[in-house]
Amino acid sequence: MNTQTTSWPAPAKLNLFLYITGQRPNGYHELQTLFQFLDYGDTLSITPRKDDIITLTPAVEGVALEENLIYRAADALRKKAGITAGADIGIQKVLPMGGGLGGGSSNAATTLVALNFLWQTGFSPDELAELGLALGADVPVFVRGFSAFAEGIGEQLHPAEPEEKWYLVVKPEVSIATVDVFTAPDLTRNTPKRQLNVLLDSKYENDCEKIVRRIYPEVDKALSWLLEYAPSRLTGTGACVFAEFSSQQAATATLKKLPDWLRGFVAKGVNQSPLMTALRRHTAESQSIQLGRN
Ligand SMILES: C[C@@](CO)(OP(=O)(O)O)[C@H](O)COP(=O)(O)OP(=O)(O)OC[C@H]1O[C@@H](n2ccc(N)nc2=O)[C@H](O)[C@@H]1O
Ligand SMILES: Nc1ncnc2c1ncn2[C@@H]1O[C@H](COP(=O)(O)OP(=O)(O)O)[C@@H](O)[C@H]1O
Repeated sequence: MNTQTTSWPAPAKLNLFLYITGQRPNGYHELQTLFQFLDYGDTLSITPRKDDIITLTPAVEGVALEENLIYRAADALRKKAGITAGADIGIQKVLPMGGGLGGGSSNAATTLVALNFLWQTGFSPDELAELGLALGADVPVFVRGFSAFAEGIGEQLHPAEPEEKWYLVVKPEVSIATVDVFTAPDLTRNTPKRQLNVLLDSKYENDCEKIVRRIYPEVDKALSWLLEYAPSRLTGTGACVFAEFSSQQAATATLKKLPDWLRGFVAKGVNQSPLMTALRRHTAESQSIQLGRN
């Protein structure tokens, strides 16, 4: 096992649209959503260990090590492979928690993809996505690494190529737990299911937005501000909202106008996850090292 330290991106996602079309007997909601990645996110640096210790530095505030999706992903992977392996994992966290940007799910997916490579456990993307789904509904899309139209509870993925726009993402000063939105009694749960081509040609909306705006005035205020400048909506179950622009310049100009009470960043929507680019680079590097040895 190579015990060098390597760096792996864990990008954010946006739900460009999100419709709730029903609810399963187990309480989970049936969705139709369009995922796109951002060229912006957390970074993991991973040093494999030959013993069975997994460390995470710095600790993610408010989340115990064993509860952290990074630890849980690593542990699930080594258990599935039936191996003794560990890792020292460093995290540079920029994505807000409870932001609807999928930070925790993306951290889990990056851990699965990176350790599958570093520990040489040899699982296919299908197997990693299945393992990931047990950690969270959004983990599979991050594991597969391409923009996708998702159905089911978010695990039935169909590749999609939405336009790669520039986004101004704003984080209201509130953290929203996904479960709180999905348990709201008056959440819209009966949007009729539509074909992807119909959805792509319709106005993009998010069925969670109405109740999130009502329950969290911070989100309502942020969205009202953004809507003065560009088409804007909620991502996932919030709390982040995003405005779309056709150029970086236009997005940055609006970022500069943000009032004191709002924080945000500009990022590009990308249809291929930066994680896949990193995996290809690490694979090519390790092959060239092996060739050099032979
Ligand atoms: C709805 C989305 C859209 O991206 O919201 P965000 O979390 O990104 O805001 C996600 O699919 C969320 O995925 P994720 O955050 O991984 O959710 P999970 O941990 O699997 O589920 C948290 C809780 O939300 C509810 N839940 C989640 C997904 C779903 N399709 N229906 C649900 O009812 C369940 O009560 C579950 O216990
Ligand atoms: N590595 C992690 N990063 C972020 N959140 C994590 C992590 N591990 C576990 N969590 C838990 O998952 C929850 C959802 O986090 P996150 O995925 O960032 O938000 P969202 O699903 O709204 O995008 C957090 O509130 C936290 O309790």
